[in-house]
Amino acid sequence: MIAITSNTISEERLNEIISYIEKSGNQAHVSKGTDRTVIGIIGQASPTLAEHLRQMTGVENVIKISKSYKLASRDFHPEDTVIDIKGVKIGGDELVIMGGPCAVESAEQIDEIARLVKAAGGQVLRGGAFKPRTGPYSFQGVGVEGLVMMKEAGEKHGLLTITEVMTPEYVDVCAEYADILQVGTRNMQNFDLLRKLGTIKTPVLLKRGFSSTYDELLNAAEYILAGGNPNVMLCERGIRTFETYTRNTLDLTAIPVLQQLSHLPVISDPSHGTGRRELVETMCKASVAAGANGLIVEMHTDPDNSMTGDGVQSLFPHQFAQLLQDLEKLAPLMGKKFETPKQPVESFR
Ligand SMILES: O=C[C@H](O)[C@H](O)COP(=O)(O)O
Ligand SMILES: C=C(OP(=O)(O)O)C(=O)O
Repeated sequence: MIAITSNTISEERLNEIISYIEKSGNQAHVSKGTDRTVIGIIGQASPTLAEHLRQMTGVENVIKISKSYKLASRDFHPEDTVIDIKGVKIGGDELVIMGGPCAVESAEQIDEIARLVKAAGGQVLRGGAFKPRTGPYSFQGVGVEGLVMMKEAGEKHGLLTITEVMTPEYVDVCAEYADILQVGTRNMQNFDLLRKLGTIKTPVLLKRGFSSTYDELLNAAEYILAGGNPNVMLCERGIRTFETYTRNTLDLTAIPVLQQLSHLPVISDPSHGTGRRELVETMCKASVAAGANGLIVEMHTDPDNSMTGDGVQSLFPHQFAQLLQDLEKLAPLMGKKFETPKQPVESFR
């Protein structure tokens, strides 16, 4: 259920309404928009509570939200959520590019890739220190050391950093080193992890489970939001279908659908979505054309020797640079701002 008040309501009155809701045994989540303030009421809201609220001075309307997720829904927050991380705004009119290797392999590797991401025009450095691998004998990531290497590289080159966190126990340490925490496809419904991420304020990129519906993804986001962390972005990274030519099937429709159902920023991951380098560029452009707020793209200086199997879906640096220069032309058509330093693509070879 949501209660809508006008924005001219006094803070005192708003607090009275909130405490009334809390006294009824429910939680109140406040979202202030330009014209109105919406109070999300989470709990077993009774019809009597709705009736009482409707009568309270300052309350303009009370609406029951029939969806199982509330705080993630557009009904609760009609305006787009914009997450501002050190001046990089995700979810607004900026196109945000996150680039980097699948895994942090060494300090030299991540430093060089960070330099290239920045030179190409990217704003965020991606790289896994903890890798969720299908097989237990595959390379599992360098661990905490990787977080340190990534933070140093990000700071040196003026990039934000994003890294995957796989267990609740590692949330605090990952949040200490990275600007954005990534929940991988395999962990989208790791509810203990989601609950823990709700207790911090570090932005979270929540990847869609490879067999999950939009509804399940939005409910997973709801766990983080309900815990008190409003900084959630959704990521379409491909789903499992009958098609085996591509590693996954990048569901482009997810982008506009999620943006209709939710106010949260939507990021696309064509690297995992296709699993094939030669398709990444096209699907990045298609994602931007579909309205994505940003992209997360794998790029490696030596993909043939990448320590995970993701070399085949990683762009070479010059391909990454070319892609970003092309996106610079495409972004304005989609009402997005994006600029690169326009360095000659040849200098990335
Ligand atoms: O390590 C993560 C990689 O991106 C990849 O998705 C892992 O999958 P795999 O272990 O099946 O190679
Ligand atoms: C493992 C990753 O992605 P996903 O969870 O989408 O497979 C990743 O981005 O490193």
